[in-house]
Amino acid sequence: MLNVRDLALAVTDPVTGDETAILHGNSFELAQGEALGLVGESGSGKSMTLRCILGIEPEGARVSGDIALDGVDLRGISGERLRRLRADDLALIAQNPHGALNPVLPVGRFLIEGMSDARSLGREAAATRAAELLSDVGIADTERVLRSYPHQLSGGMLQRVIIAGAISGQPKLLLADEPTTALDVTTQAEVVAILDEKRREFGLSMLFVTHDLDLAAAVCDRLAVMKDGRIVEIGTPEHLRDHPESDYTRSLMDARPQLYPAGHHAPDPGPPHIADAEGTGS
Ligand SMILES: Nc1ncnc2c1ncn2[C@@H]1O[C@H](COP(=O)(O)OP(=O)(O)OP(=O)(O)O)[C@@H](O)[C@H]1O
Repeated sequence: MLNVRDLALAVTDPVTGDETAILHGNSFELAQGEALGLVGESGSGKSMTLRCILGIEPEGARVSGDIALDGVDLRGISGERLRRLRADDLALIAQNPHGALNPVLPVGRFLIEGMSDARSLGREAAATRAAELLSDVGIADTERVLRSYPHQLSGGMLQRVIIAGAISGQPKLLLADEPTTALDVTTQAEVVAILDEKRREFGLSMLFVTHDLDLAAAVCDRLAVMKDGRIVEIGTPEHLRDHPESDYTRSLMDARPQLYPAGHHAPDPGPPHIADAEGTGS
């Protein structure tokens, strides 16, 4: 469903005019319902790859290669068509959920505005749907959360709200960019488990960016290992663990003896409904 071919990106320094290559012609594919992890250390080009797919690369960047979603050339469309495709088919779950939510609107409004049929549903039915969405991602006190403003909720709670909104739109592709890095460790496990469970339930494809190999191995079917703007190797977590082809992958694996064993998926989500501590930040 997602087909990336020879993706390269270079940026030009506005002062010196020097061009720096950031991505060096990477290719990968993502099948329907598959989760692919982009793993690598800081600066390896994971986020830039996501930005190219979303069409939000930095100003002045020179991009080449092909990106196709279900046969639609994402680099060949623009304007309203690109805006619609981004709204309907792609959903981004970013590191900082505060950045994705309007600070002056209650989170209920965020969920309702994201419903394509909100207008025809009517106020009450849309509010009921929003409450169901929150309940589905393990939020117990849905009425309070729907009325809350982003600053009144913890980072973990907000990330659940974002996940609820993302899943409800039934996008073709979820793009998760270090979605739990900003959260504390216990909350990380809960949020990842919810994301993993919902993605599988709805059969959504996901590109999961992280520097955490263990985490990627737990939630992804395959991993693409990135270093210095290149994908050095792609394979299942088990294959990369048992038969790494590149020295870099081997060194990553050696540094991570706790890699989840085959068949083990996301960490235990714990109880299905977790009451959130009031306004604790993440
Ligand atoms: N706006 C920008 N303009 C120019 N270069 C950038 C810009 N943003 C990032 N870079 C550079 O692009 C390279 C890849 O960055 P990218 O953010 O994709 O890495 P990453 O693997 O996602 O790392 P991290 O986990 O730290 O976010 C880095 O060398 C970075 O310095």
